[in-house]
This record gives sequence, structure tokens and C-alpha cells, in this order.
Amino acid sequence: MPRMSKGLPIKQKIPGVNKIVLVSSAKGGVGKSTVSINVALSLQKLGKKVGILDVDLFGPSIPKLLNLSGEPRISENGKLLPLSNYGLESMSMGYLIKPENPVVWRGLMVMKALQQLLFEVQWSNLDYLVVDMPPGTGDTQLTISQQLKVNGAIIVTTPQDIALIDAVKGIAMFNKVDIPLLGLVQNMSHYICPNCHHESHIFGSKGAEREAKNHDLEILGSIPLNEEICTQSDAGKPVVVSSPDSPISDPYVDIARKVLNQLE
Ligand SMILES: Nc1ncnc2c1ncn2[C@@H]1O[C@H](COP(=O)(O)OP(=O)(O)OP(=O)(O)O)[C@@H](O)[C@H]1O
Repeated sequence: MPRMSKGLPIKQKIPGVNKIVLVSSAKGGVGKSTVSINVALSLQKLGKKVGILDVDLFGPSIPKLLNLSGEPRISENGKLLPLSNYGLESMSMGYLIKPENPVVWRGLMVMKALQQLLFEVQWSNLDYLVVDMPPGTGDTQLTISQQLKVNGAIIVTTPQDIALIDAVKGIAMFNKVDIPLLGLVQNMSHYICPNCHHESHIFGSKGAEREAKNHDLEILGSIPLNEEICTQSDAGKPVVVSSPDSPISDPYVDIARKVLNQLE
């Protein structure tokens, strides 16, 4: 546990990591993990050394998205060694527990596991660590926001009003703990018919733009609802790897470029 100053933990860096970017959503299932992995792979495509840390202790998604499993090896100095695929280093609670064993833990055990994931992983001098946050604004999010020196946070939302109301809660939390907001990503924002190429805004079109404007935030990108994004993710090969030159990867690379513009 880091030292306390005036009752608050001192914000720390993660050993072996230069910059930390959080990917967050206040509501579950909006596509946060899919955005995290594809943006991490895009940062890598743009020449950075990147890792991804999955701190969704109760529903880790990164092992499946990277088609990785098995326990991490332990280094000589007792640290967890990341598992890698597609050139990306990764660490997740999913490697430490068997998928068939649900996590039923007391609060203290959760906090201990979180400390291990945050500070006991031997990353190899990364330019960027993308942190896939759990949905919501609970204990894990608060601990991370208070203990880590975070360079910026991305909020993923869908255009439905209900997700937007939740997104506002996430914005408020990051403002409270002085984490710079890089912007909003609007996921499943529209659907392009594969036959006639007609673009429909199934869930409405103006919500995220309105919220972004109200909170003086940039919209980093709008990602369509697309079958390939879903099937490739399920197959453990995110689109930035499986279809690097297809227009379906472009929004993720654009988001990564905007992140670099803000943080470099
Ligand atoms: N743009 C998209 N088009 C189609 N399917 C998508 C898109 N983005 C995400 N999905 C699919 O939606 C489902 C949920 O995505 P994901 O797991 O990334 O969400 P999440 O917000 O991280 O969820 P959780 O809150 O459970 O962690 C997955 O099956 C994923 O493949």
C-alpha cells in the first residue's frame, strides 16, 4: 500500500511503464474491452511499445480477446511475467484463476489482488500501458484513480440515453480525482448495410456529441456496429490484427493517433 499524505494515498507510477491510459465505461457491455484492445494494438501499430492490463477482476475479457490462457510465470524477483500475443504484453486476473471458478471474494482479497496486478507485474519498459477498467464507478475504479499516476482516460459509451447518463457519472469521477479526460469514444454508433451501404443511426445520433460538448470533451472516434468486430473478437483476433488494412480498423487507429497527439 502506498504511503498516505493528508489521508490520501500518494499517486504512483507503475514500474516499467512510461504512460498510463485508462479505458473506462460507466455501464457494462458497451464494448470497452474491444476498444481497449484495438486501441492498444493501434498504438503499437503507430510505433509504441504497449501493454494491456485487465483490471476487471470479476469479468476479465482480455485473455479471450488475445487468445491467451494459462498461468503467468514468476520472475526471479517474484514478479508476475506478462503473457504476450500480437506483440502486446498483457496481464489479467483471467490468467490467475480458472475460467470455471467464479471469483467469490471478500473485499480485502479483491484489494490485494488489485495491488498485485497494479504493482507486481514485470512490464518490459513500455511506452504505454492501456488499462481495461471494470464497468462502473466502484472500489476498483476509485483505488486506481487515487493510487496511480494516470496520464489520461478514455470513456466508451453507446449512443443510447441510458448509457450517456452513466457516462456522465464516469466523467464526474475522473474530474474529482484530477485525471485528465482524453475524450469520448462512441461505440456501436451507427450501422452500415453491407449490401446497399446505407448508414443508419439505430440508437440515435446526437447524444454523445451533446454530452461531449456539455463537458468540453473531444469525441475521439465513432465505431460502427459491425459483425466482423464481434466475430473476430470472439475468435481472439481483434480487427486491428485480423484486418489491419480494412476500413473497419481505421477508427481505432484514429483514436490512437488522437491519444498520441494529446500525450506526446
Ligand atoms: N462496434 C462493435 N460492433 C459489433 N460488436 C461489438 C462492437 N463492440 C463490441 N462488440 C461486441 O459486444 C460485446 C461486448 O463487448 P465488450 O466485451 O468489449 O464490452 P465491455 O463493455 O468491455 O463489457 P463488460 O462490461 O462485460 O466488460 C462483445 O461480444 C463484442 O465483440
